[in-house]
Amino acid sequence: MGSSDDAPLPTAPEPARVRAAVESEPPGTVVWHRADLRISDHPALAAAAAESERILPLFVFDPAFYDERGAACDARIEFLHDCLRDLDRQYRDVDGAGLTYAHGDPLDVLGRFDDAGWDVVAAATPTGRYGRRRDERARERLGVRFVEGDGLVRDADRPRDGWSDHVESWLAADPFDWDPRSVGVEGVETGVDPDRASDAYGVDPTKTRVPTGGRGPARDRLRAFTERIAEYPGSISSPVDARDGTSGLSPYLRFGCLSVREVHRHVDERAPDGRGKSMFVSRLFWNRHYAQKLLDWPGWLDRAVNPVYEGFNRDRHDPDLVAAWKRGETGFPMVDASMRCLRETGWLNFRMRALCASVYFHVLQQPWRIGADHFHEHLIDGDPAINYTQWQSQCGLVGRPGLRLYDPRKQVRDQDPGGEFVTRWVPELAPLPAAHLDAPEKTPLAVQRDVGVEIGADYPYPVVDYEAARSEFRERYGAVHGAAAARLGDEAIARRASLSGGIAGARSIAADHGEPTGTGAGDGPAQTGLDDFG
Ligand SMILES: Cc1cc2nc3c(=O)[nH]c(=O)nc-3n(C[C@H](O)[C@H](O)[C@H](O)COP(=O)(O)OP(=O)(O)OC[C@H]3O[C@@H](n4cnc5c(N)ncnc54)[C@H](O)[C@@H]3O)c2cc1C
Repeated sequence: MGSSDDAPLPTAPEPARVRAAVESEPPGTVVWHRADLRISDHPALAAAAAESERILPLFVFDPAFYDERGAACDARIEFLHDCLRDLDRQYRDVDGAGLTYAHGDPLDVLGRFDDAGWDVVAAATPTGRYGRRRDERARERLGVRFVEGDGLVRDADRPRDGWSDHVESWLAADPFDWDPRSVGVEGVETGVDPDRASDAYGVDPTKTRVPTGGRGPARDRLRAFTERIAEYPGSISSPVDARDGTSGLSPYLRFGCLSVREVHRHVDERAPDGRGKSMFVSRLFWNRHYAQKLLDWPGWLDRAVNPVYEGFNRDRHDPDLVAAWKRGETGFPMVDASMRCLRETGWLNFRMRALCASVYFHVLQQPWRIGADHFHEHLIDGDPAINYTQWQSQCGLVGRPGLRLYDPRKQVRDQDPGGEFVTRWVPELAPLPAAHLDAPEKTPLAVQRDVGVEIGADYPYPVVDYEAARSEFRERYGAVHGAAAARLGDEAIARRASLSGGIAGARSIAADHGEPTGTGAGDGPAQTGLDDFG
């Protein structure tokens, strides 16, 4: 975020304006929108409309979004601003006053409505570090009511018991509905809007190919994807094919332009049966599965899920290696292309995310949190519930047998044999014959001279020796894997890990692989499946 010459935005709306706008009786209900930027299938909006004669939809520009607590690149902020303009239109289209934009600490802003006698509701949703504290304070201090309806299980001792059935019946149920004619949709003039927020905070996105936020673009994307869903399975793995072959819905789901249930219903009713449809639907379940993980254990964002791996790689922290990874200058072309693509566009397909996480943790042997934070900052779909849990799974911090070790050179050969992706993002390698793009450092000097590329000058040698680093990691990891597997016998750890086989599965890992002092090489199959839940 750049600096701005504009005067800072004051906290708005002013108490007097709130009082003037809402003073007529009876008081109504503020619908506090956060990452749920739609007016359909919205549990809190439906509840407010059912209970009140007057509602006031509100979005608060929180200064924390715009500093390190928001951990968002400017392109994600701009995507959010698009979504807000679209939400404002949605309310106006039903003859309402539109969305009221406020600015300031949400508790101060909401407190002004609370003082005027209004209730506040919001959709319950798992949030990141800052959001969780904010919501707790809002509940305690102002009695904000968080309305459930996102398919997750709350307030249960064993949320995973019957979890899949619960999600399935939520998906099959009717969406939350409300009748705009039965309720007054009101607003307060605040002088704040997304443009002013962008100006005040110097939001200056530099990424390219970022989609436009909002429900309209989300629906267009969903419709187009449903028509080509049969091609989905063949497009997932290659970073070039995935760009247009997967749904591209993740940023829209992240900001709630569409609910997971709406997407599911559309695909269920309109997509042809087949592998594409079933694979896609299973990923919608994964979306909920990861959200449930964060809800059940907020520690995913900060601590290793298996305590034995807490601090793993910390003593090896090398800021130069981390910087090379972030800049896309590791000497591993598929990693470098992916990291530059992430920085430039804010999106990567699943396999390249997994590859970059794996090389970062298993080969460069750097602390996982720094890498996960970097992803979270740059991804337009950066979702704390998926990003940090996926990072921990990919790094092997759960303690299951079988490491997800991706070989960056094999990924070039398998996923980009013609070098289209690598040379698009690492143009200095474009003159090299495609056959050398998996390991440019092995290109014969005569070939380097012929094509005018000097490895070591134009493009770096690998920053670490891949084979040596990988076996060193396996040894270090394997040395404590027995102890980590044993900890999965601990019910609290097994619960937070939420493995496919449930508690019984975790116990059997502990029984089969657990060793108090650790044994074995931790040498699992490369690229094991993604089936870490049932
Ligand atoms: C290290 C790492 C970090 C990730 N961080 C995020 C993140 O911050 N936000 C995010 O939305 N996804 C994340 N993913 C999961 C996945 O890569 C993206 O959801 C997917 O690439 C988004 O593109 P799409 O919408 O076209 O996906 P599609 O293949 O079309 O999938 C449709 C939807 O299903 C869900 N989904 C798909 N794959 C997964 C998965 N493996 N786990 C959970 N949900 C999934 C997403 O909501 C996605 O939008 C991460 C994966 C890894 C390995």
